[in-house]
Amino acid sequence: MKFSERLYKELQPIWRKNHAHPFVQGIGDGTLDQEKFRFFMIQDYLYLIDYAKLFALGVMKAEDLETMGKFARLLDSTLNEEMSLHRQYAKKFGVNEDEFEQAKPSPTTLAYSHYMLHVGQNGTLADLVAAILPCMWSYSEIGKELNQIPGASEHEFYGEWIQMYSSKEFEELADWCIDLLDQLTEGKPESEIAKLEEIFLNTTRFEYMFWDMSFNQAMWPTDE
Ligand SMILES: Cc1ncc(C[n+]2csc(CCO)c2C)c(N)n1
Repeated sequence: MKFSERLYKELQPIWRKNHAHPFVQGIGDGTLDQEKFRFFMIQDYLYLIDYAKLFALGVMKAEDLETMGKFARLLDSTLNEEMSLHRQYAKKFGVNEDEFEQAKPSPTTLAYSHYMLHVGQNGTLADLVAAILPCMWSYSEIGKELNQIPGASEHEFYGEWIQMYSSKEFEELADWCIDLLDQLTEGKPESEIAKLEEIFLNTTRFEYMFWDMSFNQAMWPTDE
C-alpha cells in the first residue's frame, strides 16, 4: 500500500469534522459571518508567510534539481502572486494593508506555523513534506466539495475562494506533494513511516483547529 493510501484512511475522521465545521459549511452555503472570514484572512496571511518559508526549506532539503526547482517556483508564486491576490481579495471584506502589517498571530496560527517550521528545519525532506501536505490536500478536497453546491462558486464574497481552491492547479499541487511523499517513503522501515504519520496527523489536526479558531475569532484568552 502506498503511504498516501494509509494516510487517507487515517485522516478520514478529521476530514469529516473539517467538512462539517460551521466555518466550512458557512463558506459553502454563503451564510458565514463576514467578520469571521475577515479574521480568518488576516490569520491566513500570517500563516502563508511562514508556509512560504517551508518552500525555501524544501529547496534546501531536496536532493534533486527538479524538486528544488518546484519548491523554488512555489516559493516565488506564493510570495509574489498569492500574497498580493490575498490582499486584493481581503479588500472585499474591508481589510486594509495596515491591518495585515500590524496583525499578530493567534495562539493557533503561531502553534501551527511554528510546528511546521520546527519540523521543516530539524527534520528530513520527508518530514517537511509530511508536515505541509495536509494544507494542500485538505484545501483541495474542501474546495472541490464546496464547488458541488449549486451557486456556491458564484457567491459574491466566498465564490472566488471556492473557485481558487477547487481549481485544477491546486489539485495538481496536492497530487505533486502526495507523489513526492510516496516516493520518499517507498521501502522505508515502519519506525520511520510511523514518525511521518504522526507529523502528518498533527498538521491535519491543526487544519481543523484553524477553522475552529477562525470561527471563534480566538486570540489569547488572557487578553480578554
Ligand atoms: C490554514 C491554511 N491551510 C491551508 C491553506 C491552503 N494553502 C496554503 S499555501 C498552499 C499551497 C501554495 O499556495 C495552500 C494550498 C491555507 N491557505 N490556509
